Amino acid sequence: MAAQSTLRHSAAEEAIAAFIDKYTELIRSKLRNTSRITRLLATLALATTIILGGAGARQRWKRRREEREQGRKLVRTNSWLHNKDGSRTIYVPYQERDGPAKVVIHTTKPLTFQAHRRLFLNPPKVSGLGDGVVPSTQTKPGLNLAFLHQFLSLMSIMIPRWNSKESGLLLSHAIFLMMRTYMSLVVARLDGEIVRDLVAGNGKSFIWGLIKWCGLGSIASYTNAMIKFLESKVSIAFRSRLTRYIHDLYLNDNLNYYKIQNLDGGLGSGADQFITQDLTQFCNAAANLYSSLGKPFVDICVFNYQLYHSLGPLALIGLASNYSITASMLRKLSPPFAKLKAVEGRKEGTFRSLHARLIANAEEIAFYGGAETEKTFLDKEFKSLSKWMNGIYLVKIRYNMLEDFILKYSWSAYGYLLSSVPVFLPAWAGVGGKLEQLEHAAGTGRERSRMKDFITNKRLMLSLADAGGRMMYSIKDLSELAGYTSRVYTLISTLHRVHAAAYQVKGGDGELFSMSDVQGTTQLGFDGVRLENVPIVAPQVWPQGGEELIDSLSMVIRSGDHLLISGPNGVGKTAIARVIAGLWPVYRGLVSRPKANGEDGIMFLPQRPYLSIGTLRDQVIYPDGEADMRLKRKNDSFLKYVLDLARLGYLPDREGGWDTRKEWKDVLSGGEKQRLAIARLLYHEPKYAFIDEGTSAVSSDVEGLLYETCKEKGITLITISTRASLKKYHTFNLVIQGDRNDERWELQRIGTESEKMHARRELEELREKLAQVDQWKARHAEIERELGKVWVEGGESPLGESVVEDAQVVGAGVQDGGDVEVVAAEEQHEQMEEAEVEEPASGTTTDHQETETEADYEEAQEEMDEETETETEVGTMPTQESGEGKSSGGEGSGVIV
Ligand SMILES: Nc1ncnc2c1ncn2[C@@H]1O[C@H](COP(=O)(O)OP(=O)(O)OP(=O)(O)O)[C@@H](O)[C@H]1O
Repeated sequence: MAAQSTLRHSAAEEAIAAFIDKYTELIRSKLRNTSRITRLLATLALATTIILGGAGARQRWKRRREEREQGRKLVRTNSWLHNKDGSRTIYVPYQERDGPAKVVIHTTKPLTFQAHRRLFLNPPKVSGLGDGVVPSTQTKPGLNLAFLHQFLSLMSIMIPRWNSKESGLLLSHAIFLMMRTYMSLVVARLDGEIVRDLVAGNGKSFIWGLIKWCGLGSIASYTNAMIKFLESKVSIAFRSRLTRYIHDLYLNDNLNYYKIQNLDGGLGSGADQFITQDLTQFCNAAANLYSSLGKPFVDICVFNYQLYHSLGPLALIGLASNYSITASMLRKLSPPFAKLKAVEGRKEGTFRSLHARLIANAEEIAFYGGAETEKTFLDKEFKSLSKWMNGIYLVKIRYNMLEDFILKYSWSAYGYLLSSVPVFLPAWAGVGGKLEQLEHAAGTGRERSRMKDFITNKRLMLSLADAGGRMMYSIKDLSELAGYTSRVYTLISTLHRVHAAAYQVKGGDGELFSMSDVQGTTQLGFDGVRLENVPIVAPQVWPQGGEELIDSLSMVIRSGDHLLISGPNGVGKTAIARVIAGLWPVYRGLVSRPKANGEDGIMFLPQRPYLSIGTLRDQVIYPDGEADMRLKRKNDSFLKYVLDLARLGYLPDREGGWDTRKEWKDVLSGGEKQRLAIARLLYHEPKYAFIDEGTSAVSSDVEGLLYETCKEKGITLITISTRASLKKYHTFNLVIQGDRNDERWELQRIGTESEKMHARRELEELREKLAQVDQWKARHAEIERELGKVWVEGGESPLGESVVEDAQVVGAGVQDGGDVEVVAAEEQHEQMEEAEVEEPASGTTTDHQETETEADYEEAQEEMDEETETETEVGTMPTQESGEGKSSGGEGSGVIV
């Protein structure tokens, strides 16, 4: 054995040596025939290639490593890169080993939107989708021309160019689909051959047939897997295109994300359900349709040809009539799946938005203990959804029964019938019939051959039935697709309508202050804030007319003119900011404002502080990202400085650094959120800033500091507040008064002659009040004396203690009240003297207060006297009267205080 093995070993070695020798000799002989220079040059070229290749590979590796590192950093800091062509490079967490995945996002060009507007706002009349001038109440979704228009319009977004990635994917998908059809044909033939060999007892051919069968099987499984893979790729590619397009239209400078909800209202409960679930289902259905319609279509063409070839024209006519009868029957009997799906989508959307609302307001609901009520709302909505879906399932039972019976059983019976044509009617059966006749004449092997043809035809027929079945099933898929298409088309057309403000009314005027009645002008690039005859109108969703809050407002605020907008709740103070910010339309007049938002422009701090997702750094620099911050040459030390100014310097340490991510709206207190908003203001350093109740939760000492800091930084403040104490930080006061029917506004300069006069008068009144203090104190002592007497005299009374307590309460009330009054008056006096006009209090209020105070005091005094007299006279009092006496004493003290 060992010898044998050694022998085999040496034989193998010899073979290898011979091989090497052969090729070495070949190279040598080639080299011998070349000149020295050529050899030298070749060596040089080889060396250079190796060196350059190595260097290139090293550089590529280094670049990849750096990119990966950069990606990790950008993911950590929640940031991205701006590219020169306007696109953005973002890194998405992917695999730990390979680092984050890089994605380049190109924004959709405005020209593309303009080009698409025609498709979404002015659909052809024939499609029945309206003319786009008036927001259309959606055409009933179904298999009609409207669906075709909608689907093709969406296709122009999903496949923007013939050479785009999506076209490539669809082409590869089509190739694999054709491959599968071809495989089915080959399999059908092979099936027939194997059965024939088996019946004939031809073992060798039978085994060979089985080997071919297995080989074909592996290729067919690969083809099927690729078809599924490519279908998913197509779906995700469609979804990416549509999502990016929608995001570009939804989130841009035109504030469509706000307007779509507040001004248009075309999407009902919100766009979220449309963008997430409906869009996904549409893309899945569209990608699936390609294979569920495309593949059976190819199958039907090829198999029909094959069957025509072997079974003749009679079979073909039979097949064609079968298809048309089945299709028309199913179409007639099929329920309106498109409409059912569209309503289901809407119901899902409402249910989802209720959940989103609960999450967003969890704390408030928890404080109120509103779980039960919220659950009732949610259950109600879910019940409605589940009832609808149950209805759909019920409708589907009948349809599925019918579909199954027709497509599976009646079709296969029909298939057997057609396969028998060559046997029973050979003259009508094409090639199959001829063979049958020939073999009949020869009288040889007729059964075997018939068996083979029958098996092949049966398989073809089964595949054909399957393809036809799938075609018919896809009538249902197509209907469902029509439902999703209508939802996505509605979303995009509504977005286009909001983006282009396409609300013209055809013939006749629309409602006053409706979206078609916007006639005002907004001028951007003005150094200040100016309103000229602008009505402040709370808009209603189209086509209703808005509600006028302020008739016609005119004012100009220049740099350094700090303005306080004050007035009662709901009068329209924030509404002014909304009009200037462009959230609400300028129905009439002119609004001028700086162009830029943020640095050197204008900034709005809303009433409810908003905290974004992301790091602590993101909260300070919002709406900038880290990349923008670096571009502005600002860094974390600057952020720390800004936080210090906003009295929040402790935050980075407390929260564990700038890169910490938390649910910030839950982590920060109300006052901290407001101070963070001020920090944002100081970071962005705008020239003008609207602060809407931005310091209502901040302690008044810090509030003053924040205002002074902002002013020092050169920010012109426009504050919306009901706090009169903020007056001292402003130059003008826009006072809005009155209710909806009688609104008035007045722009006052703070510290004018009339205000000084008011202040002086107030001062005088306070002095008079102060002079009365001694008088009040004497009277107080007198009452106490009187009460003391009552206490001594009524000592034996069982209710005596109660009377004394009452008397003490009254006394304390008067005492405290007196003190409080004195301190308040003194404080006010000091303030007035400090800067006569710095913080004038309203004269009217003081007058009123004084009159009230004096009258109440006298009233209380009379009551006391009466009470004392009664008690002195009677000595003992019924319990109830004693109680009344107590309450009267309490009231008296309350009034005085
Ligand atoms: N999105 C909206 N759509 C329609 N009307 C609105 C909308 N928001 C507010 N309004 C209406 O506009 C009125 C003015 O609202 P605004 O927020 O300007 O009041 P405000 O003076 O700032 O009150 P507050 O002092 O309470 O903040 C409200 O009473 C409300 O009826």
